[in-house]
Amino acid sequence: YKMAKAEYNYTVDSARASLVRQEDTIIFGLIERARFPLNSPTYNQSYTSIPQFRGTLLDFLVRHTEAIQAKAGRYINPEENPFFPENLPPSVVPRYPFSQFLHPAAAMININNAIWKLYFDELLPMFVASGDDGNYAQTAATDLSLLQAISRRIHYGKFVGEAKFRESPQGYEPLIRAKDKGALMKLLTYESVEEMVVKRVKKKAMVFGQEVSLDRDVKGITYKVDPSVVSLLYQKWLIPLTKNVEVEYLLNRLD
Ligand SMILES: C=C(O[C@@H]1C=C(C(=O)O)C=C[C@H]1O)C(=O)O
Repeated sequence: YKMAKAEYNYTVDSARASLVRQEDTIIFGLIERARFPLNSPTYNQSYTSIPQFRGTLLDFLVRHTEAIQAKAGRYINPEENPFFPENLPPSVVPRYPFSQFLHPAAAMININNAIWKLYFDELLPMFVASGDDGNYAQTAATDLSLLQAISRRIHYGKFVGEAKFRESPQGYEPLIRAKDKGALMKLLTYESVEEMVVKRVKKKAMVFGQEVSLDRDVKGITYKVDPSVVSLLYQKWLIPLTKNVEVEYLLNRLD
């Protein structure tokens, strides 16, 4: 089996289209996690005493899942960034030649530690109910897929940054050489795009999270995840962090 060289090139438009598609994954991820209450033992080291493992049930699930996914080749794709990159086993599958669109310095950017902390300190309490229903393994699994979706979205800033750079190198180069983070941030910001994102995710949360019934008279709409929490989450965390990744990426773009 011989693999063709992947010639796919990202553009600002195609990168934006991917971010729009990723909204679906994130919103469904929020809905899936919100099926369970907080289930705090999932995150409490004293709940688990797993032989030969130190950490919470979530740590346990994430480390082992990332290891098996690494073997299966997940992290060969530059769109994917592991939460625990230390000691991941190598891929055992043939290496697909993903297009070398990014500058090699992109591989150094991984802000998953910050995303992890943010997720548990700020995000989870915003959209899950308090309580405990014993579904700790299921809770950890939904946390991981949501964390992966959020991480992919934020690190996609690398691709957006590169696409913007290629559209206007003469605009970006002097700011990169001057290491002017503020000016870079300003140049890559499109407020009208951000406003559309925030409005669209709210609408998607309403559409995806409504009870679908065959009866005509729907009594009192309740959503599976609060649409205004979804828009707030984007506005306050996901968009700013994506832009931080864009800036970080661009600062290293000429090295
Ligand atoms: C991702 C982009 O860069 C910035 C970040 C955005 C986002 O995270 O959704 C939207 C607009 C820009 O301010 C973009 O231009 O599409």
